[in-house]
Amino acid sequence: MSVHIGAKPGEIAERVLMPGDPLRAKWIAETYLEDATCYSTVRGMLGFTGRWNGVEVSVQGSGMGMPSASIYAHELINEYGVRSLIRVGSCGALSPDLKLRDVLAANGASTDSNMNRVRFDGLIDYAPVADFGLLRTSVEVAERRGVPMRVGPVLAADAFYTDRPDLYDVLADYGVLAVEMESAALYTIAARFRARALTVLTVSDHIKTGEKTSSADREQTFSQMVEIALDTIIA
Ligand SMILES: O=P(O)(O)O[C@H]1O[C@H](CO)[C@@H](O)[C@H]1O
Ligand SMILES: O=c1cc[nH]c(=O)[nH]1
Repeated sequence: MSVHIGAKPGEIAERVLMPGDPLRAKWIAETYLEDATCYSTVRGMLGFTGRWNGVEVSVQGSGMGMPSASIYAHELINEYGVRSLIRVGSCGALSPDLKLRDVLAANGASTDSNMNRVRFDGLIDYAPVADFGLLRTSVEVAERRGVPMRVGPVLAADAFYTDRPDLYDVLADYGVLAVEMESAALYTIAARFRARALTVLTVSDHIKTGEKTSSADREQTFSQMVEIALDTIIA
């Protein structure tokens, strides 16, 4: 057991999908994985291991925001030997040409978080990026599945409710597609410990138009994103 994950050694696969929502993890395990078993209920942050097309895959909830996701990424990699992590999350669209339920892969993540400023002593604006191999595979998988997945940068924000929507407009001008809350930390920690990481997202709401999906939709209906992530992680 690690401090935040209740699995015994060997109970977590080398390949892990990481939704923020632990109940999305449960839905993924029950819907997609063969012989799925729950290995952790610590803090209600559920984790499961099963098989996808015969290959062992785990699904681990990571919570909301970079401090929480960092804990799970760190322990998965360093205490359980995880080598590949794909975040499967929801996001708010910044780009006007994205619509609800569109799927995108984050090739890089800008952030307003202070975590990397502390890490690099405020001297370097580190650029957290996706693993190129996973990103390339996800694009091939999406094409094979006929899903028009966008690839581009996201903002990993500390706050869900922002006081500075004007900054979202500036970021959209610079080609940032969407806002979520974990990818910069995930990409940074994976790079630090030589693991592979990618984020695949589904647009759950549109920041400009105010359209949104329900929390039940966010928990149990973002199937295209999950299927792309599962095919990618076993490739
Ligand atoms: O749907 P998940 O994976 O939790 O991702 C997004 O949803 C949460 C906010 O509602 C944040 O964690 C954000 O990154
Ligand atoms: O972090 C997130 C996730 C979904 N929608 C948002 O606006 N922000």
